[in-house]
Amino acid sequence: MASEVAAFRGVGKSYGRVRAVDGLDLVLRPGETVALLGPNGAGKSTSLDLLLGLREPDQGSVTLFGGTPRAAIADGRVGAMLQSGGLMTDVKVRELVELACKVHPRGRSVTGVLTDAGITEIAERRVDKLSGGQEQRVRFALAIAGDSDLIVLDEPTTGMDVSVRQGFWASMRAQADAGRTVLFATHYLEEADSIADRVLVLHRGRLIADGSSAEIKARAGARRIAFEIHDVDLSSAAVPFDETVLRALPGVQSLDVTARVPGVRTVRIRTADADAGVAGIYRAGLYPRGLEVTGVGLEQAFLTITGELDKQDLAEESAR
Ligand SMILES: Nc1ncnc2c1ncn2[C@@H]1O[C@H](COP(=O)(O)OP(=O)(O)OP(=O)(O)O)[C@@H](O)[C@H]1O
Repeated sequence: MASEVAAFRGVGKSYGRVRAVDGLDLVLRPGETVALLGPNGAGKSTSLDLLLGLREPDQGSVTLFGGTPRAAIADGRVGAMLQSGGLMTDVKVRELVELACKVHPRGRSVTGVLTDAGITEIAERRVDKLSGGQEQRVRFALAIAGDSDLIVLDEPTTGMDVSVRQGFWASMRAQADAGRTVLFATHYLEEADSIADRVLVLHRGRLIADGSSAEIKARAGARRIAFEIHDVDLSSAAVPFDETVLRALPGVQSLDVTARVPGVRTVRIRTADADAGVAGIYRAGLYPRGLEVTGVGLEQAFLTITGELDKQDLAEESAR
């Protein structure tokens, strides 16, 4: 189908007894920037390998642009940056990029690739003299050496410090702005949050969440309520301060009370029902000062979703 960049249909892949990918159904559409998240061993790299035709599924099918991964790659429709595989070392960065542009079926100009990857300044350096972060940028240059429709990146910012990483995100975003579909696996949730318009969460080879980062945060449901209780307000309160009242509020997942300043307690609650929580705080006769209700970050959402599944899996295992 023309509107499909990639499609996994009922895909399974095992390594011996390890089920690395388990019934994956997924369609990538043109122009999407998609982050693939998941804890270690969730099956991210295996899924990317299957997408690129580097491994064959045991079950189901993987198609790229309606055909086989191999055909799409031969047509130069895909650029990839994988974790494995070293770079040629006894050459300069420019020579390596020149070679990549030359052999690519849709090779771009060397100058354009060096600029887009942000490596013009290191073009005359030898590849074996680069730092880890610079090496990653050169790998990225090789992934964008052709005018590909899909760019696949496996943990591209590993080894980059924060400032380098942000520069790299801009390069990635520019690829998406040029209309290419970008799929990248990452451990950095802030990266998914700020770049991807779609986030996929894999867990034990299964796709457990698929949506915008806002949707994934909403699905985890949790919100934070924070406020202060001042002793001076308690004298007029209907009830004395009692943590058990807070713990009994609807949907409470965690409660943290600290008293760093005399006479002031800071309360932080994580809850699945912030509205009922706030109402309950007032109903209990408390006078919360500086009340704040905030959503959780993608990181917390991710931990909540995968943590719940781990708990379910453990419960199922022990019931057996
Ligand atoms: N070549 C292999 N032989 C045997 N088992 C493998 C092989 N490659 C991966 N696995 C196993 O398959 C599962 C999925 O691994 P995969 O590398 O796809 O996950 P990942 O999400 O990319 O992990 P990470 O974030 O650690 O890179 C893991 O349990 C892993 O140990």
